[in-house]
Amino acid sequence: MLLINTYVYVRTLEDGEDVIVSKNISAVLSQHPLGLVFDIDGTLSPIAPTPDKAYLYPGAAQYLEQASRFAHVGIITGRAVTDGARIVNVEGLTYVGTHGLEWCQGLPSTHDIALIPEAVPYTKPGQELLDLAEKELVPQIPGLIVQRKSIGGTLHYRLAPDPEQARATILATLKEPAARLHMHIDEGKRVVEILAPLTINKGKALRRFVEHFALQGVIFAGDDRTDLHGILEIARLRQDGYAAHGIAVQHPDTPAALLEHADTVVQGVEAMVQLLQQMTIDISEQKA
Ligand SMILES: O=P(O)(O)OC[C@H]1O[C@H](O[C@H]2O[C@H](CO)[C@@H](O)[C@H](O)[C@H]2O)[C@H](O)[C@@H](O)[C@@H]1O
Repeated sequence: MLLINTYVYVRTLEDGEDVIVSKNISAVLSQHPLGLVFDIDGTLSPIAPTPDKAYLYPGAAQYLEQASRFAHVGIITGRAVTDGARIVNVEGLTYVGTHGLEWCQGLPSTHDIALIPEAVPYTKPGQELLDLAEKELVPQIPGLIVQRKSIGGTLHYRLAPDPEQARATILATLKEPAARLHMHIDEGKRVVEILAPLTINKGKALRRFVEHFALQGVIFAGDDRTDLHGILEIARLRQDGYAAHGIAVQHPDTPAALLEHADTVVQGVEAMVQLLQQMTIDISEQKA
């Protein structure tokens, strides 16, 4: 995919055909109040071999800070809110963690974290499943990383010698106990997610963010399966009269549905950060 012009991209469809995507982000950027909402991993941070090795792409923190002077900037991540905020580490943003379950109106070091009350009953069942994963799966799968969150957690099998076999073993081992404990199992990039069985997701979190700040315009960017909820919510917000624009960050493993429903597709984290820089320049010029 080539950047032809500011905000005009070539989208490569599944059949290999290139189409020009030129929906106008500028029209959204001119709205007030405006929101800019980003996923972290694969969007502002290159996918790393382990969760702890992930870092924000150079320049991204500076652009987020600059953008936050003119817009409400949100981070909506599948990571725990403290973990997501550790990576981004910009004061003045809204941090939403664990796929929408945890909220913090600033860095958790200086602001309280609010856990969605409906999620609380799933704290213990989530811990039980993760205990089981540590006991039964860690000894079987070399390289498996168990990442605990306030509710549920994530099993990372990227470093397993046979990732597909590891995935199958994890899913088979967790199926029955997850059903018994009423927990939901989902998947992401080389991860199995242990989630509360709630309808809260990145789309619901995005809608809540829009309503909380009474936004007129909003842009959401993401790259993974869970970000599809955010991209689809963008379309619903548009139907409801908001100016809204969804950006998919394309990698070889980005889900096809995300590319299909996004308004703009950018090639990788570097292109996303370039677009963030351009958006930051636009809003600072418009709103200064
Ligand atoms: O939906 P997301 O907000 O993207 O959260 C999904 C998971 O993202 C992170 O894992 C991913 O990034 C890691 C670091 O680059 C990579 O090692 C892993 O393979 C990816 O799946 C995060 O660590 C998880 O907690 C999130 O659940």
